[in-house]
Amino acid sequence: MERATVIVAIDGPSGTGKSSTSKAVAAQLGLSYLDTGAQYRAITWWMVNNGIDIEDPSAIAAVAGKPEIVSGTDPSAPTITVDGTDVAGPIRTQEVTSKVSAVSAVPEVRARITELQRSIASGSENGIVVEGRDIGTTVLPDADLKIFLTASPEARAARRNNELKGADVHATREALLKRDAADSSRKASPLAKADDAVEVDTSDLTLQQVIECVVTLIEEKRAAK
Ligand SMILES: Nc1ncnc2c1ncn2[C@@H]1O[C@H](COP(=O)(O)OP(=O)(O)OP(=O)(O)O)[C@@H](O)[C@H]1O
Ligand SMILES: Nc1ccn([C@H]2C[C@H](O)[C@@H](COP(=O)(O)O)O2)c(=O)n1
Repeated sequence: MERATVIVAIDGPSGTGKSSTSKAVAAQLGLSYLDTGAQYRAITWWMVNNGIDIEDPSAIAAVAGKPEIVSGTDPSAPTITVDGTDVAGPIRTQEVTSKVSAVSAVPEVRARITELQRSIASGSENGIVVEGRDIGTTVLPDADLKIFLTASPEARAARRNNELKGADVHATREALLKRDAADSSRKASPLAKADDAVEVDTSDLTLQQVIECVVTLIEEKRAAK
């Protein structure tokens, strides 16, 4: 029997495990994968590289349509380019991380990236796992399954510090909370849980347990289709 196409939206604050979970789940189920945070990081990288004043929303809005952002959706090797340049590394710098909330709050940036995300999701053959902040509420309100991952600030900071060896856990926690506050309080499509999303608190779960939980939820949806 042919499997039903499934569109899955996974949202949540920073460090809750969206990327790790989405990639693994998509790979396991043969679905495509889209990291929408990488797209906002890519446009932020372009703004910084082109000397655009990040403090000036109208300057950002005026050039929001210029960069060509291309996302590869293979969960085992996701890619991201801007105007043909591979930016997978540069978009993870501290400079981009500290500026991405300001750039992604600009409505013209969101309109551009949202259109791109919808076109990628509608072109996916077997289905797709799309992760971000506003996927269930705005980008794909008709997704088959919406999941909202959460975790305590302490758990999230500890996870990030495992990656950034030697970082100060208190500073990491404050930086996460600052970015969440900016992403949740912006006017245009803020970070929020959709009313019909399933909330999963990952604080005390291993990554493998979260993956299993999401796979089960998707299989249930597929079986009911
Ligand atoms: N349940 C978990 N238990 C322990 N570590 C985890 C768990 N989930 C994810 N991690 C680890 O936490 C770190 C952050 O995870 P990940 O990048 O997937 O989060 P995220 O929600 O996508 O973050 P961001 O929004 O900032 O990109 C990674 O090092 C990942 O391996
Ligand atoms: N759907 C999305 C995804 C991401 N953003 C913004 C806000 C985040 O702070 C930033 C980087 O995301 P990350 O790579 O940490 O997942 O991008 C957004 O506004 N909407």
